[in-house]
Amino acid sequence: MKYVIGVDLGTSAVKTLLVAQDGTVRAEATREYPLYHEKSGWSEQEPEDWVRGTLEALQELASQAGVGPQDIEGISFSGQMHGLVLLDAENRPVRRAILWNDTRTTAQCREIEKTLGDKLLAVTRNPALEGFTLPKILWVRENEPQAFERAARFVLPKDYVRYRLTGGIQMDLSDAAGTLLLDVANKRWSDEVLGAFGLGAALCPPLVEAGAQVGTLSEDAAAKTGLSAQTRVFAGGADNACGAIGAGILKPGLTLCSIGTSGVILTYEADASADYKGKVHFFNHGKENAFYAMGVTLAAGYSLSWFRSTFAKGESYDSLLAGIEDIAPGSDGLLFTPYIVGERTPHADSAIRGSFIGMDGAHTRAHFARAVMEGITFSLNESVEMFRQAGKTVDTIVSIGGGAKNPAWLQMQADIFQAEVVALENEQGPGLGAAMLAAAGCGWFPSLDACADVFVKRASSYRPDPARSARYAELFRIYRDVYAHTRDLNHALAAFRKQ
Ligand SMILES: Nc1ncnc2c1ncn2[C@@H]1O[C@H](COP(=O)(O)OP(=O)(O)O)[C@@H](O)[C@H]1O
Ligand SMILES: O=C(CO)[C@@H](O)[C@H](O)COP(=O)(O)O
Repeated sequence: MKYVIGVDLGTSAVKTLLVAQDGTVRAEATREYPLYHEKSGWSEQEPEDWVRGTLEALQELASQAGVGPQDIEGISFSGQMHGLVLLDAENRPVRRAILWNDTRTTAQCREIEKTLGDKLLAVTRNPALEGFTLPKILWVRENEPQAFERAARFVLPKDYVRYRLTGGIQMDLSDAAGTLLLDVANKRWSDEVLGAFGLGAALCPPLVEAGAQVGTLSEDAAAKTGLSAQTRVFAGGADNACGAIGAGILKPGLTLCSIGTSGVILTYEADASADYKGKVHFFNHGKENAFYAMGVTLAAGYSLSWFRSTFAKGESYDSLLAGIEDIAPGSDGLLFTPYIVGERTPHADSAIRGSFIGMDGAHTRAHFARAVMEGITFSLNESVEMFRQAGKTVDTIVSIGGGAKNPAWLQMQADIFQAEVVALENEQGPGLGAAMLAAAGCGWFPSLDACADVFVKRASSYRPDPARSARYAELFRIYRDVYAHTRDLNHALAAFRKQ
């Protein structure tokens, strides 16, 4: 039997999967790393932590699997999107990475809008959002000129890890799409955007397709992991593109729900003709010449992990969530909005913050935990509604990410989305998608679609319960009002946050 490895460089952890030719996940290994929030709205990680975590996880994967290194033919990557890793001339990071959920760049976003006007949407197909990479580059140039002066090139998180495993620097189109520097439809760096901000083309790495072979493992990486230096390395893609591949979202009709640190509702686009007027993100898929549109909740799984680490430190998710099923939909009148680091879809607002509305003396911790899950799901439902209003049929949703580990949450998704929700045998869609890029790249399958027929294994399916769905529909109307009612209060409170 032959194998491939998928590496998913997430925000909470790096997760590696060893997958056999029949699509069976043979082994998994994970390493967590810290997030640094030095100021309100800031979110950074240390690139060296990603590298250390990946090497350790790969080493564990290779040693626990009982599989000879020569049988592992290929490896590919999925990565958290948008994070700025600025490298000096020797490819050393000049500062910590500034991540996708860092919202310090509101002023730079306004500058981008003013400078590019309508061209911004026409070329990059996306609005200027704080999380994207270009505003981060401009922020470093304005606020840390000495660091910027040392910067020779930028890459995205998984590109840096891949560089450390192979010695080569590239960026794939699906990840480049989230930089706001790519001409998305024409698949090339935009001279127009680079020129408008006085940025040299040399700052941008060479572009490749997500499925392109970019080399083999270096001798050093092979020695550190126990893998073979013959292992073929494929570029890989953005985590949401890989999540879509790993969930089989490779043709029109299916919708993806991913609850990782962020939350995503994603639909496949066969070409670049759709026009959502910047209300949702529009990016290149990991499948060649395809695209996808998605709405993003900034703090989806992160809201629950924040709640756990703040009010149930040391407890498992299963223990935190015990008892939530005994509480009726609506958490007995408690509503949560998950804006704890600001929001993207449908409210692109970096100053908004979360709320618990309707706290009652009878509420227990389980009510709060359930309200957090409901609030996250309501937020994702705003994206579902947006796609329905744009004319898409959303009747089957494949659910992946850490949030898909909990059956009660999957049923809640079905009830709130009013759609059938399908869980996969392994919830790690992005890691599986990365493994599929390697499997197709190694020539095991003629296409990603053919690979999906074997690798994407559906498990349980959840159908909406009419009574619960009706109750959630009423609650959703109230949920939608909370943003408008708390907006000004939160903007006024912004001055009191940790600066
Ligand atoms: N057993 C569980 N039950 C419910 N939610 C979970 C469970 N385990 C993890 N999660 C959620 O999944 C999130 C992590 O998902 P993951 O896909 O691993 O994220 P990332 O790719 O961003 O690192 C956590 O923040 C948490 O909210
Ligand atoms: O910013 C986005 C998408 O635009 C996020 O979806 C990141 O790509 C991080 O993903 P997770 O760590 O939540 O998987």
